[in-house]
Amino acid sequence: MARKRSTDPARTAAFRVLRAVTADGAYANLELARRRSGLHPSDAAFATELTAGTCRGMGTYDEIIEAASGRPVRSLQPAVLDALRLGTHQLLAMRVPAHAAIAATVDLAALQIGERVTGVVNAILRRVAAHDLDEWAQLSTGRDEYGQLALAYQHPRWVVEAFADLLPADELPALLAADNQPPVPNLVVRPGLAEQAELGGQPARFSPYGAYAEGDPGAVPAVAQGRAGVQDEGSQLVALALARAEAGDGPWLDLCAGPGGKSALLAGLAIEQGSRLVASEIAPHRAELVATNLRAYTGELRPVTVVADGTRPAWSDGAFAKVLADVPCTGLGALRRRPESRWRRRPSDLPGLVELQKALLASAIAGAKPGGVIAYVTCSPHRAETTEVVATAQGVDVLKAADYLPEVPGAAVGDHVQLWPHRDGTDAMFLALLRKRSR
Ligand SMILES: C[S@@+](CC[C@H](N)C(=O)[O-])C[C@H]1O[C@@H](n2cnc3c(N)ncnc32)[C@H](O)[C@@H]1O
Repeated sequence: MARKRSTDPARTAAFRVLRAVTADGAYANLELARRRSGLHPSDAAFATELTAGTCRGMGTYDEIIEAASGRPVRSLQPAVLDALRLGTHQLLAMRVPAHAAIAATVDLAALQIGERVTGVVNAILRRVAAHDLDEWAQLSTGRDEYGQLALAYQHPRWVVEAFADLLPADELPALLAADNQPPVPNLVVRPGLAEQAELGGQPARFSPYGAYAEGDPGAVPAVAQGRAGVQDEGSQLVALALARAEAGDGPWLDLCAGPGGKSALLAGLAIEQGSRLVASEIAPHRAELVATNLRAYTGELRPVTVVADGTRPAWSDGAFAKVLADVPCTGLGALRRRPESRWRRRPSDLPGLVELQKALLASAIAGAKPGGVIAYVTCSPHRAETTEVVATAQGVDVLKAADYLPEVPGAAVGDHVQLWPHRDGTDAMFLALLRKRSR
């Protein structure tokens, strides 16, 4: 008699999250947070590891599934492919015995998709289970060094190539490994409204405003009251560098403010220097998040939030002493944060982003007063989005950005700053500081 199929809450949750990610473009972290709330803690932990790991490894697992099945993954029903990805992650990257990984995935497929798909799921997973991840990497023929690194560290090859263009070869594996480690949550105070000691946890390595804190940030009173927030230390450092650059009197502008992490730090630093921050964002729903992040500031110099297209500004040229242009980018510097993001981006995204980045930088420069300082920031280290965009800037002198972050050793790349997860424990933030010429 056939064995009775059994449901498994953790794997079912992981399957539904993955379906939402691959079919509807959902963010895995948000979707998972929604679905894990009803689970027993041990199921929630398993579902988290399974979902995040599968999302991170998705593209690599697809190659292995193709090699194991001898057919292109696009020929598989999308729901079947998601089940196979979950099974492959259990087989190759989790301490789940092979027979359990296969049996549980076959049951999941039967109950979530239909009995008719169990044969193909069972057959393909058995072939995947015949080798471990290292063996699959070696079996893949015709791969050069970057191709092997891509497979071993579960990155798209084009991303490995982009990083290889920026780092010494012997550092590349450490960066790729760091991208696969979820970051320790970082908290940050709103300067003037809370003290670093209120955040609990370990003080941040470099930022005088931050702390590393495990656990629920909402349980920290200063965070719940809007006097502190959650922010990567790299983001804190680039905002701090702009605040430290001397630019005389005048308001400050955050040109691309949503959701308001850097605005929230800059607003307090501006008030300390007798200035007001204007936080501008094109997307109304993101501008609302900015306003929420800034809600605890009161008083005469409290920041203002506006909805505006930064490439067609509503303000006059030369209105601001300091301008932050934290532009939309590929996000290749923050891959450890969003497990699925590395597979969503394509090299073909670059030209459109780069055009927008150049336009926003030009607008940031126009908005600065003569002698004012512009910070151009990306959470991507990709050369096309960083140094190559800055090279197009007109009417500015380039400042030595690392001089404004003396606490971070080795951050300078030429005149600019590049932070790295494996070196600095931060996202791979890029910073250029520019001073607008008087004429
Ligand atoms: C990298 S994010 C900014 C992150 C933000 N500075 C923070 O620290 O929380 C880029 C932002 O630019 C916004 N954006 C995109 N195009 C824009 C434009 N033309 N003008 C202004 N903002 C724009 C996006 O909606 C997004 O919120």
